[in-house]
Amino acid sequence: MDKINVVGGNKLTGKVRINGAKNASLPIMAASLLATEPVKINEVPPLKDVGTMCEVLSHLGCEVRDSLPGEVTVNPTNVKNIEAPYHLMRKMRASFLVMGPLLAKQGRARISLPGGCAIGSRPIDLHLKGFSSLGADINFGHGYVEAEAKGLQGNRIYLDFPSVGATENIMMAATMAKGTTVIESAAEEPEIVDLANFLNQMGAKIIGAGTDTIKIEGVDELKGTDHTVIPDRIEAGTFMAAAAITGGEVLVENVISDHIRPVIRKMEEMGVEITEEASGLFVKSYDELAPIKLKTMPFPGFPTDMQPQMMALMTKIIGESSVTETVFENRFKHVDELLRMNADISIDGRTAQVKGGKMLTGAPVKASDLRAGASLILAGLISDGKTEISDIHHIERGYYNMVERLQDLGANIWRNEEFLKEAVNNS
Ligand SMILES: CC(=O)N[C@H]1[C@@H](OP(=O)(O)OP(=O)(O)OC[C@H]2O[C@@H](n3ccc(=O)[nH]c3=O)[C@H](O)[C@@H]2O)O[C@H](CO)[C@@H](O)[C@@H]1O
Ligand SMILES: C=C(OP(=O)(O)O)C(=O)O
Repeated sequence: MDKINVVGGNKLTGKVRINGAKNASLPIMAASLLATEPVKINEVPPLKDVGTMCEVLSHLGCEVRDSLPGEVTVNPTNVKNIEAPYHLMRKMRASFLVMGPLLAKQGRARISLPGGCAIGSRPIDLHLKGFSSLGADINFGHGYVEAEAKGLQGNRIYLDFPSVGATENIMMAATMAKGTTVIESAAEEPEIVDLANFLNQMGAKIIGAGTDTIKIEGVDELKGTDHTVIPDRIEAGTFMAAAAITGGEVLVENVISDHIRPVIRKMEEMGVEITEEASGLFVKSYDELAPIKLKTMPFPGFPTDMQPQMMALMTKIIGESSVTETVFENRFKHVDELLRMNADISIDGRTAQVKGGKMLTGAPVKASDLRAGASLILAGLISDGKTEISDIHHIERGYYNMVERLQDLGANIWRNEEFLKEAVNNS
């Protein structure tokens, strides 16, 4: 099994370009099922999750090509299958996003239930509430959820929590429903806006994406289009945190600052200097930073997907910082691993208190999920000695060439296989 090894101590300097957003690419790829013609999607990051979505779409009958870097073409004109099986669903929860488009276009979908994951139970009740409000019959059996509708009918749908996935799934289903659908208490994340822009380019009639009320006027047909996905705000934030934790100076290119305003503001509260430049954000950090309190919230609040990375950063700061996680019920799995690296963190319910300033020590640790893995890399960048991170397939779900890009910034980081290759070359 591959591992990522990090030896701490190097300040990061240089520049790094941010890839297209995983969390925008996945729903947009799913939405391509709605088209009557091929769609081309640009700046799609070559991640494991994107590969899984390609597999799901191919399984359903789409012709998927990803021959050029960052460019995915989906031809959905021959889709006949309506089933997303367990072996694909278990790799990635976001596969559930094909349900809305299948229901709208094919009138039926049979999707393996996604189940829980390392950051919480992650139910799909709000997705299903939306589909039944649009007139779908929902049934469960043998680990699958089946939805069927003879023509969806627009409706008013109130989400009890502004779920990103439910907003996306319902928005996609409603594009071809009869009449008007209004999603209230909708998620406002930038990825929702990108998806709505993509759908509108295809001929959908969606207004209000990016606010808490989204209105969708159903249309009969959606055409093909050519779309470029937005930059990945979480990848950007992670590299900003890498610069910040090492006291480095890094230009993070291809970022939309408004998408990561809360991350910028919280880092500035710590004393990190962030300058908006034409090509991106210049991050300049210092050895001494100030402790802060942080609370995750749906957008425009602080993103939960940056919480573990910020916690790693807090371990360096002398004094007491705190993190309150309000979005996911169990997103503190990285804490046990950070403790193994000599961090001083205690958890009380949904809040973690971080007593920072103790020297971290490298240790063998395990990535329990994607962002937990990122936080361990960041901690490794300032630890004394070697940190060896296992279960790195989680990290590769969401970060492309993380190791190489950190190396380019001056980090002492390598994958086991490269280390072995080097050892063989030198022998
Ligand atoms: C592929 C993708 O875009 N993933 C992102 C998406 O996940 P995802 O779309 O799964 O996240 P949601 O916004 O749906 O989940 C937020 C909260 O709502 C709860 N919930 C959700 C749906 C539902 O039907 N019932 C319910 O109770 C979840 O358990 C969780 O506690 O948004 C999350 C919150 O910003 C991010 O962390 C993920 O990176
Ligand atoms: C939680 C995440 O992704 P997913 O919803 O795909 O699990 C994430 O990107 O941090």
